[in-house]
Amino acid sequence: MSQTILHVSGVNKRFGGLQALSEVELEIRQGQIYALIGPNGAGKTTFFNVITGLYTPDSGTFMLGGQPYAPTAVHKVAEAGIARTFQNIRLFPDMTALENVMVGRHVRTKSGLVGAIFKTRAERAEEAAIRHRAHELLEFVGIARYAAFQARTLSYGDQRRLEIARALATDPKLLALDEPAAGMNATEKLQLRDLLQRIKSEGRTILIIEHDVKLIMGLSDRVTVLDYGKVIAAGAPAEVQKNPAVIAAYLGGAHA
Ligand SMILES: Nc1ncnc2c1ncn2[C@@H]1O[C@H](COP(=O)(O)OP(=O)(O)OP(=O)(O)O)[C@@H](O)[C@H]1O
Repeated sequence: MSQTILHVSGVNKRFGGLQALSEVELEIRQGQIYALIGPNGAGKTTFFNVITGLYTPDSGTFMLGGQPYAPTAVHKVAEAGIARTFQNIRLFPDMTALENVMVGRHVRTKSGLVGAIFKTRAERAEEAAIRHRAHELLEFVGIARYAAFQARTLSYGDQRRLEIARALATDPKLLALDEPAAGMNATEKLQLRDLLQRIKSEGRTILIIEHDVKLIMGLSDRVTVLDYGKVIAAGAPAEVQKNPAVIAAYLGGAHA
């Protein structure tokens, strides 16, 4: 059986009187596309924010690639090997597409951003390698022709792809995508689906929050369903889809 990439358990998070996450457990194996779904307000984004160091959990055990990690700060989680995208796109809008990806890559380099300003010869070589890799990633996500364009001038779907390229630039153990298909039209969704399959075929591991259940069911290997902060089902998409608790949660719907 393949290696476990992410294993978290006993995750609790309370906001005042609201138990947003209650004893959440999840185990993702190498090479899986793992979906986290659930009605509005179920706690999906809170869970993402906890595992990526944006919110401090009240409790929980966190393992990445077999090693414990402390989700206490976003940069530490990035260094540990989780890269994420956001529901609301967070690019550097005035930087070019290429520069946005290069910034992602700097997480993995020795010289870092300060080194990028005061360059030695070795650092210049490293910079050239970063630029080359960033180009490859733009190519991979299908937007290389916009490399020199400011990020804000790209279409919505292309900005989402740019975010994914930037996340991949950190060479993550786990790529965590928060609603990557939000606001996409049908064609863009098909392209996204193809892109995620290509990322998977490179042996990468993906955790995805998505509202489009149809997209998720056709794409993911495993699904966990949250409702009111609790895991109500976990398993293969076909099983989860038939689970009465899941059907009730969606029909009862939407606490939105
Ligand atoms: N920073 C916060 N402070 C207080 N309450 C919060 C905070 N963040 C989330 N919540 C609450 O926690 C609950 C879970 O919200 P969360 O955004 O995680 O759900 P979600 O499943 O991602 O929903 P959606 O599908 O609508 O994005 C909601 O009731 C929300 O109002």
